[in-house]
Amino acid sequence: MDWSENIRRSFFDWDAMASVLPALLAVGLKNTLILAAASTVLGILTGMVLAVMGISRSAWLRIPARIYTDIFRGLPAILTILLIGQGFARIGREIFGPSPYPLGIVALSLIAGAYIGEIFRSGIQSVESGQMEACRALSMSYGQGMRLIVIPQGVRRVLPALVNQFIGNVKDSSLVYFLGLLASEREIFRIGQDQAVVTGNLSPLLLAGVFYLIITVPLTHVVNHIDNRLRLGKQKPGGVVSGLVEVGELKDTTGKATVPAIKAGSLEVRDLDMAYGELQVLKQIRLKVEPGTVTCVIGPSGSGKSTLLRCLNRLVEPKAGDVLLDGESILAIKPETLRRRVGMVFQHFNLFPNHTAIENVMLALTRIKGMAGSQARRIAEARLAEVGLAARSDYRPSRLSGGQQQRVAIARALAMDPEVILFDEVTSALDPELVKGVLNLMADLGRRGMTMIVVTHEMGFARKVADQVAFMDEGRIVEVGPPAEIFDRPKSPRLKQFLAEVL
Ligand SMILES: Nc1ncnc2c1ncn2[C@@H]1O[C@H](COP(=O)(O)OP(=O)(O)OP(=O)(O)O)[C@@H](O)[C@H]1O
Repeated sequence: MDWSENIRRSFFDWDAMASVLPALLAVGLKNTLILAAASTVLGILTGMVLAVMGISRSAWLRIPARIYTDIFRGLPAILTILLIGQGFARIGREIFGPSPYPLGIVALSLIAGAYIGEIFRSGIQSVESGQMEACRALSMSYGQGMRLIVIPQGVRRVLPALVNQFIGNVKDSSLVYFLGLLASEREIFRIGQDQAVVTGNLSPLLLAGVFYLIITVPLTHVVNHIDNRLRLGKQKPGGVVSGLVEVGELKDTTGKATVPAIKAGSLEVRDLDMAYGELQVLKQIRLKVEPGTVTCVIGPSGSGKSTLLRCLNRLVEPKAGDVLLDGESILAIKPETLRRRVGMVFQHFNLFPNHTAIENVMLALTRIKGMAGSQARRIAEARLAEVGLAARSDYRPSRLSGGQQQRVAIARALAMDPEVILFDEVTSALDPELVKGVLNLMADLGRRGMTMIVVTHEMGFARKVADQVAFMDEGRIVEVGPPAEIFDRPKSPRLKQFLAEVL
């Protein structure tokens, strides 16, 4: 017999394949899918708990999660399966009856949980810290921010890795046969292997291999497709607009939209101190902000401007001193309540990428303020119209320019109906031609009587729009006054030097 005939007999014996096909379909495929699906579902539940423990601030939760992961990820799968399946055979029999099948699922789940926990943990930790900051600025608690934004984003990012894990479980389910499954519980591998052992004919085993590929290969492609779809959202025709058109988007709204009324609050910062550990960042800050005025905060990098803003809505806690919002100490207000009254817009927009523009604006209204969907939608539509983006309300952030994203972020802050809005270098990350649209919008808000505190490097904006300008250096407000005084008649040598550098 020549070698090609030999190969045909060993691998491509169609009769041998046909004889195992019914069992492969009716018994093997079913059991493999049950083993893989059950262990993936249980592994996901275990993994979710492990991930939350793993990112916890408490070592009492982190350390056990670490130990579990190290053990079940470090041991060979077959060892875990045998230790669990045989070591707990008696308890297993008492709970589940004579079949080792459930213990096989338990063992596979323990292993999968360790991997899935790591997948979830890395997914959740890969979500930018700005996302949680934006959640908190929209008056969500840490738990709400995690539940509504950070965890769903993290999980969505790891969807392909989870499918890989399911594929791993499909393959690892073949190891459960070591526990001596009953005939009705045999999985694909065992059925293919039975004959091979007896006759030396590998054809049924090859067919079993084909079954594994039929399960796993299409799955990978389907998931990649779903993943792309989730990431980009449903594509609608129409691309990103040129930055030069954007200023026009704003002009179009003038006089058209019914512009919501503005509540203007006052702020008074009294001898505020703040430190990061040993580093004293704010020293004896005093500042009065009248209702309906624009205060620009300027100063060199690292002078504490952002930290001052973050103290005003308690994203960081002051060490000493106080801030009065309409005469009331912000330290006496629950941070979540305070942040409904003091909105914030960030340098890097921090829009929620898995939500459209309108969903970004609506989210805190429905989830935090408890508004009905229809009412929240009306408010969000009005706010998006106000920032010139009514036509783009169904776009995801990835399909908007930086300037448009920043205007959505402003609409999102405005929708909460704040008394004061804090702007933290909101044009610093924008291309030059997009800056103007955002600054025009802010100037318009100022004119309409919004109380605004604006940290900015845009000296032209500060000069034109601000009612007062505060110059900070090394954690102190060195000079404060109307723009004409600050820019044309600076008193302190440090302000003179700063202006010489930036103007
Ligand atoms: N989370 C933090 N932990 C420790 N130190 C920090 C933290 N954030 C800021 N700092 C430090 O506090 C000081 C003030 O930072 P802050 O960001 O408030 O300055 P800034 O004037 O806004 O600067 P920039 O214009 O560069 O944003 C800097 O020395 C900075 O390194």
